[in-house]
Amino acid sequence: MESFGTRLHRAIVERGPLCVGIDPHPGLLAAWGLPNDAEGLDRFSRTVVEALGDRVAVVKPQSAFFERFGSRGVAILESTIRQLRDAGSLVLLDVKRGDIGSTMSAYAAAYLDPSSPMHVDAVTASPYLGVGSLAPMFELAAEHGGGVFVLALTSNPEGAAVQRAVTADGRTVAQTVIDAISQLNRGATTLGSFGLVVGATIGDTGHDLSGVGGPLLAPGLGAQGAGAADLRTVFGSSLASVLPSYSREVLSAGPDVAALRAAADRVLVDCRAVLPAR
Ligand SMILES: O=c1ccn([C@@H]2O[C@H](COP(=O)(O)O)[C@@H](O)[C@H]2O)c(=O)[nH]1
Repeated sequence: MESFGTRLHRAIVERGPLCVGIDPHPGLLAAWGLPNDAEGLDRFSRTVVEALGDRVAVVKPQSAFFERFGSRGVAILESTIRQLRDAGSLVLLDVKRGDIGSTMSAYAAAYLDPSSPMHVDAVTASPYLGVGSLAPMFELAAEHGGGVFVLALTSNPEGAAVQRAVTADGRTVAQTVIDAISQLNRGATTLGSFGLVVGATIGDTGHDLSGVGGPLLAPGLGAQGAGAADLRTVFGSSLASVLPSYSREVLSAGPDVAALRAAADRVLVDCRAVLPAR
């Protein structure tokens, strides 16, 4: 079985370094002429799959926008995941799960066990109950070729107070997360399966990302104000591991399928201009 890191590396080589989010904000549903209900959500998601599922390396549904419609929204999320996988893109479910280890086992089974209806290629996870509490998720990911992206330095301004706080050993909280994920990726040949989330908005924070060995998901581009050129400042010598992520910047071009494709192509060109070829 191939690891997530290997599959991600191949997807990036074949399709380019880009992740596009499916974030059906109420304002976007309205702008697309869709109702703010489960039917609007379904049509929005199907349109994104049709436009991007066969061309973007990674698609990242934001679970919150599906969960807000209850069981119908979750059923649409399951269907969207299946459609994306059939279309050939890797699916990164943005759920930011984090809990005590025994509960993490259940979250891992929900998203990373191939027999689950919600099975995806990778998930986002929050380390603020301790990176060690995420171990059941790391273990199931490794067993089934899945991936986990752990929050390290998030794109929102409020994150800094916690993430850049200095721990007893002198490292920041974020650096302890970075170091733990680097350890998990030891020995990976192409790209490790354990990634970090590092916002493109944060500027040069002085954190050392050079030994991570896994993908660095960079949200915050477009609607949150960062541009592709900011990736240089944030990631420095680690640019080759960056997976830029855009949601509203691309989605606001819809509902026209050709316009969505053109928007994704445009941001990919911007990113390729900054990132080393892979
Ligand atoms: O630090 C983080 C972690 C996750 N996100 C998520 O990414 C998208 C960003 O959407 P845009 O429309 O491109 O701003 C969204 O789902 C966030 O929950 C993040 O922004 N920052």
